[in-house]
Amino acid sequence: MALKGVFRGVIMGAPGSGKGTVSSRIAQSFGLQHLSSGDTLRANIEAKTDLGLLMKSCIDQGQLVPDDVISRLILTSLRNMNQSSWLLDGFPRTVAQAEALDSMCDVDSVINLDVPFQTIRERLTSRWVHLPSGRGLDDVTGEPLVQRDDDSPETVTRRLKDYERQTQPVLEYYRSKGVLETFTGTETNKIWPHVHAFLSKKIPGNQQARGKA
Ligand SMILES: Nc1nc2c(ncn2[C@@H]2O[C@H](COP(=O)(O)OP(=O)(O)O)[C@@H](O)[C@H]2O)c(=O)[nH]1
Ligand SMILES: Nc1ncnc2c1ncn2[C@@H]1O[C@H](COP(=O)(O)OP(=O)(O)O)[C@@H](O)[C@H]1O
Repeated sequence: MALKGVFRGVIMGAPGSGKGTVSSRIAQSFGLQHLSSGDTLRANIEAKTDLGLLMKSCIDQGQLVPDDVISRLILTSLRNMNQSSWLLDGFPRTVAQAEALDSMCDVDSVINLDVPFQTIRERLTSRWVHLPSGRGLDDVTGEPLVQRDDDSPETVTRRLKDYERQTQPVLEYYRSKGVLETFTGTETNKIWPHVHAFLSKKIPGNQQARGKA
């Protein structure tokens, strides 16, 4: 249910549309907790938890993990963030997941990053990441960057197809609830000021830690 003074947001967009990049900026500017389903799953794989070992091949092949597995994982984390404002990145990705989230709380806003697939294809096949942190570049520890197993051209094609089939209906779901806000463009730096301006109106003033674009 809606909680006064607390903001619950979701960021959506195809794989590689810039959700992680924009989420970090939102978390920094507005002091929200950022929860990424992909980072959570990859942390489980790195830590070799039972769940991580079970899900690894699914993720490497670019397939979505089962709805009940990811819903349980994310809703458990959200219960521990009960009183804080948060931003979900990568969840929900299916209508079943959106319904599971709804059973726990209302979402205030859904930010949809609308980036052409051709732009995305070029970005993802040249994406290098620091696995433990999920960050793009690791200047801090100097640890080596690797290419994600699911960023090969064939797997990217599969993930984009899955996105169209399974995740676009989630956009319709939120549009019908009147909480969807779409931002279109090919560059994150151009999209970001619009996202910032929108959230500045939505997020209670006292939450804005460093609210400058
Ligand atoms: N060339 C370019 N790359 C970008 C831009 N925005 C994000 N990226 C890169 O594209 C890749 C995907 O972005 P990411 O934020 O991880 O997207 P996500 O998969 O939606 O979470 C990463 O390697 C980013 O560093 C942009 O505006 N231009
Ligand atoms: N909500 C989810 N439902 C099912 N699978 C998920 C979900 N979130 C992440 N995954 C799995 O983790 C992989 C990586 O997700 P993520 O880091 O969000 O990458 P991207 O946005 O670049 O696809 C997905 O391809 C999928 O296998």
